[in-house]
Amino acid sequence: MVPDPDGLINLGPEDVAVLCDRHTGIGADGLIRVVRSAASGEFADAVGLPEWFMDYRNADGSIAEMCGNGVRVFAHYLANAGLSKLDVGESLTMATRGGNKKVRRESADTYTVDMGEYGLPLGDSGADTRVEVSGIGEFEALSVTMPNPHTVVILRDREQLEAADLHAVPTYDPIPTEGTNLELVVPDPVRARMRVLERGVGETLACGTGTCAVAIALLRFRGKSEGTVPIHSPGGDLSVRIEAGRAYLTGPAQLVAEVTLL
Ligand SMILES: N[C@@H](CCC[C@H](N)C(=O)O)C(=O)O
Repeated sequence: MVPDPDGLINLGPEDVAVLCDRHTGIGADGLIRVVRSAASGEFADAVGLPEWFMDYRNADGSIAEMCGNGVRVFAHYLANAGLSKLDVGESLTMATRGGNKKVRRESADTYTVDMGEYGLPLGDSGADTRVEVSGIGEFEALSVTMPNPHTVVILRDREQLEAADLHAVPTYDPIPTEGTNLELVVPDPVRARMRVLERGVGETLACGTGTCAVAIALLRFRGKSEGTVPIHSPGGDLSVRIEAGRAYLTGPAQLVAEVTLL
């Protein structure tokens, strides 16, 4: 999180990559500039927009629609910094490149985000893509927009999940025009397990928009379009509710350190 309420910081792709580098920078999967919509430089006219804009960049400096897990942290940061009032039970809405997102504070450090409508960009007929993943082979997959692009592969078991080599670049047919985030998931009625390879980052410990995409794919795999799906990622547990074509993501947020750049 880079606080820049009044839009005074000019961060280019190289600056972002330097800050996110895990060896020579602070280290992060991505960077979120916390900026007022009107000062963000993103909108010709910010009238009617939420006060705050999530300016999200991937660790390689590329721009993405939003960060699903970042919405919770963004809200938590605004509340802790006294930039927005957000008591337990209250909600706030922020602008992102993927539309406005409303987040409700459920407890001191738990939030539910209305992630908005999901999309099935290649149609509603089921598996729409073939993906070759190093170490485990070729699979059918489902493309989901949340609104970031995701490709979800449902695997047989945990051995397969653990054997996937996500250092190697997977191949897709058809090739996703905007790039994609790849999720591998093993179904489990108690708590599904997933791994994620993020566009512009590499393998990460968790991805909020990706967790929602996984929930959508798992429900469809079970012949359902609505329900609540608990999901485990290496970074922790999240819960996704799919209802009336929208995804709701619930999970924790914690501020772990404050860094001053000299
Ligand atoms: N790498 C993603 C953007 C970041 C997603 C994030 N990790 C999340 O929690 O949703 C992309 O390029 O779409």
